Amino acid sequence: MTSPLLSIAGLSAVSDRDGGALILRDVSLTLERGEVRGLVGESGAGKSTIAKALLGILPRSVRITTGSILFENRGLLTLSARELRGIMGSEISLIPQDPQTALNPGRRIEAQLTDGLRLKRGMSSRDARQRALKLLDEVHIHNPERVLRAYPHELSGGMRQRILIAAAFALEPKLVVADEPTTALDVTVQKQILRLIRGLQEAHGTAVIFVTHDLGVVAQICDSVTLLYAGKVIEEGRTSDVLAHPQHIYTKSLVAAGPRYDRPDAGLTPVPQAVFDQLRREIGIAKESR
Ligand SMILES: Nc1ncnc2c1ncn2[C@@H]1O[C@H](COP(=O)(O)OP(=O)(O)OP(=O)(O)O)[C@@H](O)[C@H]1O
Repeated sequence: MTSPLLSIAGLSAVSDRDGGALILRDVSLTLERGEVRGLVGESGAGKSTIAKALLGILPRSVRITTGSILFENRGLLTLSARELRGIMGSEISLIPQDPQTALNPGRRIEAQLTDGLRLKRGMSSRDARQRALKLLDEVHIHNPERVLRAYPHELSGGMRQRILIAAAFALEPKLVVADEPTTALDVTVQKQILRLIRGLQEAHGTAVIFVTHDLGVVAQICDSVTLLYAGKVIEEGRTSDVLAHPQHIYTKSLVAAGPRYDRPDAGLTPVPQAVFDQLRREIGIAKESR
């Protein structure tokens, strides 16, 4: 049997900012090549902390206390800064949350899309430009020549997000971490962007960790899902199984609560307080800490 692309095992972390509070509690998950896994949970569940650990950008105020992250059998938490630089952007890349701030406002799109191709793949400027044009075509940008000459402020939010997606796939990474990439976009653009990410990952066989607080997004694009609460894995499995037959009462209430992505007008039923009380008892955290 081949080993998974990514294997997180027993990962725990504390936040020095929050007075040494535990923010990841024995988190384990595996990701096969080409799999799309949703990392879902409410604010503070630990989704971004896991994503940052994968990208080697944990803040100093977060300390991993136990556990490991194996990416193709290399321990990401023990690699040198130099080794990590070799992997990040190249083998693991990020689609960031906010297309407004993620692009450099002072540089044309061409420079931003071709940097990695030239510097990390050793392409000539001409070849990198051709590749950038092809990438823009893949993310369905019309008139790519004009877009390459543009500065970010000349483009809409949806266009900028497409460019960031093109950039994330540019070096043919094995893993893309998508950090709530549709949160800042309106609902119709969100749907297009989700379809686009799914299309690209299928075409390139790329695995994706998709960070979101929205189970509707998970239903639309993820093969599998890991649900977190207060840094603990509450439920995980194939998306279709988890959504059709949720096991934990928290998952059941979230599934019942909606809102469904395909029915944005559907009302939101809040998760009952008793469910949070049960979760806290199970996890062993004090009432005040939510
Ligand atoms: N820079 C930081 N330094 C220390 N602790 C942090 C830092 N950022 C977040 N935390 C803490 O880590 C915990 C988990 O936060 P995290 O951002 O991973 O959650 P999340 O699920 O991604 O939430 P959100 O959807 O709001 O981004 C929280 O208790 C938070 O206070």
